[in-house]
Parts: sequence; structure tokens; C-alpha cells
Amino acid sequence: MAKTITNVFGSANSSSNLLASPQQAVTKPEDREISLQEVEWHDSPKDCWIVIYDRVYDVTDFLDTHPGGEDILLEHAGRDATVAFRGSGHSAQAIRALDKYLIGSLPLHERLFRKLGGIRLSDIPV
Ligand code: HEM
Repeated sequence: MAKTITNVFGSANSSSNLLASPQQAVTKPEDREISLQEVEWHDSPKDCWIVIYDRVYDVTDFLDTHPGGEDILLEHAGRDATVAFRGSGHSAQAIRALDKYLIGSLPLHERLFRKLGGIRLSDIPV
């Protein structure tokens, strides 16, 4: 059974993390905790973050190439875009593409959809 340790660098439940020194600790982007208050600051075409299913995405570099256009992303800059994202009927490919822009997750107390050990958005069948 995997052990779980918690230290100042975050929690880890894989053996590779257990062996890593503090300098080498491998952290996934989604392990970075980003509050809604911080997301709100990133609400411009030069710095555009959105929240989808409690995860935070930096879509600044995606604005130009989003097939649904830049305006629709900017409308949600600095905010939660979960309902809009799901409502536009994105394909499984689009859902997988989210991972490229992932930079963090909301703190537990601000999450609406996902609790520790929950499922990934990309695992939800479409
Ligand atoms: C990082 C976030 C997002 C990614 C990676 C993404 C990706 C994509 C991709 C790949 C498509 C092409 C069609 C498909 O494969 O489903 C698409 C289309 C579209 N997206 Fe997004 N999207 C994102 C966020 C959003 C948000 C927040 C909205 C808000 C409503 C939105 C609205 C649309 C619309 C309306 C289309 C349809 C365009 C058309 O068919 O004319 N997207 N998106």
C-alpha cells in the first residue's frame, strides 16, 4: 500500500516523491494551490487565467488559436468558466487539451466539484 507523507513541499503518495530530496521534489502543476482571489487578477489578453472544474488554467498563449475564438475566453478571464466550457459541447480532444494549460487547483474550501482523490475532468465521458 502506498504511504502518504506531508511536508512543506506538499503531500506525496508516490514512491518517486518519497525518495526525492527537497530540491528535486516533483510537483504536478495541479498541486499548486491558487485561490479565486488570485485568479481574478489575471483577467486581460496579456494574462488570462480561467477556472474549469476547480482547476486553474493559464490560457494566455491559447487565445489566438482557440477554435471558439479569443473573445469567449476573455469573457471568462479571471473567473470560473466551467459551465460555459461544458455548455459549448467540447470534444474529448478539447478536454485532453486542457492539461497543456493547467497551472494549479483551487484550495479545497473554494472547490465546487472536486475533492481530494476525485476524478479528473479528462476522465469524464463526453
Ligand atoms: C483551456 C480551455 C479551453 C480549451 C482547451 C478549448 C478547446 C477547444 C477546442 C479544441 C475546440 C474545437 C472543437 C472541439 O474539439 O470541441 C473548441 C471550440 C469551442 N470552444 Fe473552447 N476551449 C477552451 C475553453 C473554452 C471556453 C471557456 C469557452 C466558453 C464558452 C469555449 C467555447 C468554445 C466554443 C463556442 C467552441 C466552438 C467553436 C465552433 O465550433 O465554432 N471554449 N474549444
